Amino acid sequence: MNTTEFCKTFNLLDFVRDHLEGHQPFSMSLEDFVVTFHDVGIIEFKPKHESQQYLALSVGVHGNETAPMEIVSDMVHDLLNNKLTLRCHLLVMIGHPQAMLKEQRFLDFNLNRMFSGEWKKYWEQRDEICEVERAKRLEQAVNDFFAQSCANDTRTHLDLHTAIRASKYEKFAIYPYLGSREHNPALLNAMQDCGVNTILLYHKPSTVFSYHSSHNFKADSITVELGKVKPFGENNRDDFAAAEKTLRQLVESTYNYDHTARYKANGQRLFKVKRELLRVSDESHLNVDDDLANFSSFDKGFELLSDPQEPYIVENDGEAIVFPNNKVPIGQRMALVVEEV
Ligand SMILES: O=C(O)CCC(=O)N[C@@H](CCC(=O)O)C(=O)O
Ligand SMILES: [Zn+2]
Repeated sequence: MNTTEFCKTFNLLDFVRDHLEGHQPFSMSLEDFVVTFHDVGIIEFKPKHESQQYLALSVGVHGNETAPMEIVSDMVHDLLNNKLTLRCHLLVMIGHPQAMLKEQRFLDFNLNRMFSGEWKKYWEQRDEICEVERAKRLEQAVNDFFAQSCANDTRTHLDLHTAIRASKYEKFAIYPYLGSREHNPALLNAMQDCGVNTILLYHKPSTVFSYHSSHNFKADSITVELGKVKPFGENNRDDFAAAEKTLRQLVESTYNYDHTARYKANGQRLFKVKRELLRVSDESHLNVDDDLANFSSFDKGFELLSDPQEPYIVENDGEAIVFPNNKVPIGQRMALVVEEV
């Protein structure tokens, strides 16, 4: 098949499904850029003109979070067919091809708990836990990508997800812990333009993908929850229109991603994590309904987490919960208790 035919018929998700075991890297030179297919679901676009912007987009780190994969797949198709102009360095990652095939969150272990080198702890078990080698591969891809940038270049990593349950605030983002660094107003504004009006500030280092790029490359990284999980083909793309438009503008560098920007706080809600509730024993149990929406709040005194040793009783009226999940192994996060700032 020649390049034109390849581009015309290219569908990223089908390509990934057809190459689950990986493939040899290959590149194609098109009019405005060189595109390199590094490995299954890891594609880099290098513009032929100079650009100081490096944008990494990861989707499908959880294999059932289909909407961001559909959006990015269409963007890749449009780039290959001159319907979207590339004006930045772009890395696109489909996080977990095997889980994507099965439309499952993960197969053996939550991939989004394996970054910042956490995968090394499981290296001996890599034959049993398929996420170990994938976390290493994704980290390597991000490392190689941002390593090409210079000190003054813009490094952005958007890790796009959809949440298991509904949310009081439909779209929200989790800004990884920055230590002494400042939150970037340009990133917060970009979130707002994506239709994300609620930001949750994480309170400590973690092993999620966005923290890896933020911490190691001082990238403007953020985990974005764009809506609720739905099977492939059942997402209403109108619900994602603002996000899709902004992502395309970022790729085309027509978006005003200005680091000196002022935070246009219009109506944006800011939360901070008060506490992470971990499963500490087999008996740890969150006393919430399966369909309780993210950001639902509780009254002081409510026993939110039952556990013989470490229960959690709500300390202040209005404390809210995000990502409650009773089905996690010991040591992993069962929920975040958050407070509005
Ligand atoms: O809906 C849920 O319970 C989980 C949705 C999801 O996958 N969220 C991410 C957030 C990552 C972060 O804290 O930055 C995750 O749990 O990995
Ligand atoms: Zn997710």
